[in-house]
Amino acid sequence: MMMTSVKKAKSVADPLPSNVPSAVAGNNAMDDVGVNDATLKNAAVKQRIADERPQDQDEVETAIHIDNFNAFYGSYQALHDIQLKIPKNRVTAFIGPSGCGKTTLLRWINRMNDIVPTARAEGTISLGGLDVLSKSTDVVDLRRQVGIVFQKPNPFPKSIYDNVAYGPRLHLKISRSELDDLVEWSLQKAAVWDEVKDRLRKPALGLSGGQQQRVCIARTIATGPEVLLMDEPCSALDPISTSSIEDLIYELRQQYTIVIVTHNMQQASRVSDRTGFFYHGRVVEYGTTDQIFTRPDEKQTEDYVTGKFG
Ligand SMILES: Nc1ncnc2c1ncn2[C@@H]1O[C@H](COP(=O)(O)OP(=O)(O)OP(=O)(O)O)[C@@H](O)[C@H]1O
Repeated sequence: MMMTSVKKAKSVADPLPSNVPSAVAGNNAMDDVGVNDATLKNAAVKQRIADERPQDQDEVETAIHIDNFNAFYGSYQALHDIQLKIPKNRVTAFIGPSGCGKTTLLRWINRMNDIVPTARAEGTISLGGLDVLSKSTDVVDLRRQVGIVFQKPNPFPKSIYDNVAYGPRLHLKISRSELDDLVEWSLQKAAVWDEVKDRLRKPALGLSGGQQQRVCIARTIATGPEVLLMDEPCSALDPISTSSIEDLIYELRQQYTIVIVTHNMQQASRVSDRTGFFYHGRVVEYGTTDQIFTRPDEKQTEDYVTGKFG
């Protein structure tokens, strides 16, 4: 029987099973600071991890470099001259009022806007050495490296197991037992294993909204991305599910570069290291989340984060 050998809940920092291809492996930075599942729930420990991180943007490796970026829908320009360095293994939040272009930028990072016939972009988005916007970039491979989680949980009408196994079956040549291990590892990482391990062959659509969203995160993780894009991932969830996804985002940043669009100011301040404030298609201000929420340079930013408009 599958995976019955697992006796304890694993930490999300647990390494991949040794027989799973390295394509899905990342680092295990949490091990370096001696953190386990139980203590991660502890706010004081979270603060310690945050304090141990270099806060200065210059000290942190850039995962995604966005330069001179403009985006259009037909003749309408949705984004103007965006320059952003998104740090590696951090959470970056995009905030701003409705229609300011947050989702447009997020969707260009893995070329989701390719499917919008009127959408076009200028400038550069670099992911490591990869020129994301280049015509020669393999979009399927890009989307394996840069996964996206949407507002509404969107599991396939398949079993929980088949949802998570879907990407690896397409991208990886692995045996049945390796796939079993990878499915378990991904569900562990997405902090939903304990809730679904006895019903892996049941439909994912039978889970609660919060569980479905974590299965969708597991499905994304299973293909071995470096970057996770999250477009208001909690907006369709109740407060308890939202809290569990926020905890998860907090933990996942040890291994992934995360970019999250959120309308929830408290959520941005809780989960992100960096925040970009967008307004009318421009980035008005970008800095550490602490600075943006407590000492913004721009009056517009202050008015937005204090709820004066939006
Ligand atoms: N497919 C599309 N076709 C035409 N215009 C679009 C399309 N998608 C978005 N837009 C326009 O581009 C601008 C930016 O939209 P976008 O969805 O990026 O904003 P947003 O900040 O994410 O908004 P929200 O917070 O409401 O999701 C808006 O004016 C929007 O109407």
